[in-house]
Amino acid sequence: MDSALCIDDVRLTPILIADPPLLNTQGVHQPFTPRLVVEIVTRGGVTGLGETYGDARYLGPARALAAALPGHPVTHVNGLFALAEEVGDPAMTAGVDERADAGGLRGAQTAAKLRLSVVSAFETACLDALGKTLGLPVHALLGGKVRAEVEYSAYLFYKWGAHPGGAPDAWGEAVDPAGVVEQARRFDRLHGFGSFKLKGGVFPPEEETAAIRALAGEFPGRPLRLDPNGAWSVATSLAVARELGDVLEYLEDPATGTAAMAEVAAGTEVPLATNMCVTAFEEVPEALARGAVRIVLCDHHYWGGLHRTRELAALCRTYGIGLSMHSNTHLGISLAAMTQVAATLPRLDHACDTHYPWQTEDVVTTAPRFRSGRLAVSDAPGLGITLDRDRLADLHRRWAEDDGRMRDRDDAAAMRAAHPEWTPGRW
Ligand SMILES: O=C([O-])C(=O)C[C@H](O)[C@@H](O)C(=O)[O-]
Ligand SMILES: [Mg+2]
Repeated sequence: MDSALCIDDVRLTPILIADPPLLNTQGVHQPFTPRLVVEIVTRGGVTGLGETYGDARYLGPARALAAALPGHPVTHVNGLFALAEEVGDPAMTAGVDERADAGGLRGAQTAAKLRLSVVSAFETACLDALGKTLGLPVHALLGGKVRAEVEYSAYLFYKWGAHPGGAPDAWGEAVDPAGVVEQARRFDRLHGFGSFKLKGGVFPPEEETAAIRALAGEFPGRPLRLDPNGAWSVATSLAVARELGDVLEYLEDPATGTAAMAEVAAGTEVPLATNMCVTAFEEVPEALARGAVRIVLCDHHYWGGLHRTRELAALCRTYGIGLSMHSNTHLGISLAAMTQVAATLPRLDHACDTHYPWQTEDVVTTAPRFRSGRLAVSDAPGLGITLDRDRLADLHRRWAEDDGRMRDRDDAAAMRAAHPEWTPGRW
């Protein structure tokens, strides 16, 4: 092994990035959300980048893995999983609720899933460093791209016009069908997205159904998705599926859990998609056996990196399950990683989700540009991005100076700060 490929140093930088007041069934996004930037430096002097969740529960396992990595080659990404398990102190993940994540948007959360989210950033950083060393794009390290552009979908949210006490943002308020349509027009104008996903589970289903109808009227024939993050009963899910069956590309996680999703699936022709009841390989067999989902949303942060995303894609192809891509709040490092892996997936059946257009801050020097809702796949070495160290330092300073309130994303707490009587809507 070329010693230049050995890891010399790993730098972890937790940051807080600005986030607009987007609404979901768990509450509202805080003004700032935590992310973790991983830099892997090789003996050859090359630095690879990765990005993942930055909440406190991810930092302990990330620090343990970072401390164990020097001396390991960046080529050995398959070994990261065992290493992360070996060095992971169970106390670090003690507090992890095995039933649901703190935000309640990710389905069952286990210490193993949390570890995969940590490993994903290290794997990405290793591949970026390897690609930069070899002068090859990450997609070449994954077997090569099968498309020159990756299509993304507009991610529409009900939202407030401003955080409580904050200044209005450029997007304005969207709390009814007219607001949602106006937001979609802005997405269309700015980025040209061809399809739209509405984050639901915020208002009663009749109101969200009316918003989808309004979108269908404004953008005839464009694929539409609705995702209430499991906020509905089986009966409500079936009623919405009946009402919107003619315009929905898919219905995402209408009900919570594989059993409920299977019941909904049995009663409708509308394809069901998920990033909640299938977010790890061990959850696949039951979901397939019960016919609970027709589409799985991959996400390299969930599944353990870019190689594992390709493994999931192969599984989906084998069993005739469609593939789409999930997104949480993320920056340009993750967007580059998402685009590189998406470029290699032979059957990516749906436009990928991305939160990226909602972000006003980034740690990469060049903002990617969507054209007709698509990003060109970079052929530059590694992920094809450059870290903006000054921005990283600024955003880290914000994290360091925070009194602890923003360091863990908690949409319900942010909502209750504004409306103390609020409880998550369930219909
Ligand atoms: O189910 C999904 O697509 C998500 O949970 C994506 C994001 O977490 C989104 O809902 C959010 O950030 O509010
Ligand atoms: Mg979803």
